Amino acid sequence: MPVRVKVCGITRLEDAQVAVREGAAALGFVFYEPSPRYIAPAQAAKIIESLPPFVTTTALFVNESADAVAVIAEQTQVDLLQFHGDESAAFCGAFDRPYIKAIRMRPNADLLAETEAFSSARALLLDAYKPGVPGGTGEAFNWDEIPLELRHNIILAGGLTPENISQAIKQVAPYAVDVSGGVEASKGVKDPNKLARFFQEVARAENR
Ligand SMILES: O=C(O)c1ccccc1N[C@@H]1O[C@H](COP(=O)(O)O)[C@@H](O)[C@H]1O
Repeated sequence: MPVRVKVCGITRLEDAQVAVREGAAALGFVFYEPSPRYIAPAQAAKIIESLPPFVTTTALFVNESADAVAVIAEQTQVDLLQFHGDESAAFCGAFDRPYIKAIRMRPNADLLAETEAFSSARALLLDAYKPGVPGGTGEAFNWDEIPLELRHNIILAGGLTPENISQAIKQVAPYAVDVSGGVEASKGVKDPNKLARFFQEVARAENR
């Protein structure tokens, strides 16, 4: 099965269009105000309604209130919710949309237990752990820490770049990868050349 690519941290229509043209299966919008990739829901809604079909749109939240999640999901009409904080499975599953749960790879993270706890999630997304930073760190973690039996079901994130994505896919063989900072020109602005190289490297890793 070909690895799916989600490009996260979209703040501009032109970046969404380039990502889709290069082959993104999904786009992510960050609704976490301290992030330099934050996008106002109204602006995200405009981008989302202009997308062609068959591109999954994802709304990223960090410890947001249930009311805000529900309002933003309705306003933007995203397909999928991404919870990137300390949300419980009960919280994540309380909305009228499917969700993915980000797990930050703390030392000794028990992914088998997390998989059981978040059995209602469509998938777990694995990101690097950096104390005090909820995500988007641009840092990779040690992929050997992912239990072999989970590798084909996870979304691999954290510090992926055109330089390391080929190795990541060969080593982990994940269901999907999620890239943000590694394809940026500056925070919140994607670089078309880096995006193109990233997708070329994905294809190369899969011998396409
Ligand atoms: O992008 C952010 O600013 C962000 C803020 C808070 C939580 C998550 C965030 N981004 C997500 O983190 C991972 C890894 O990002 P990177 O490729 O290392 O930059 C990815 O899912 C981003 O969407």
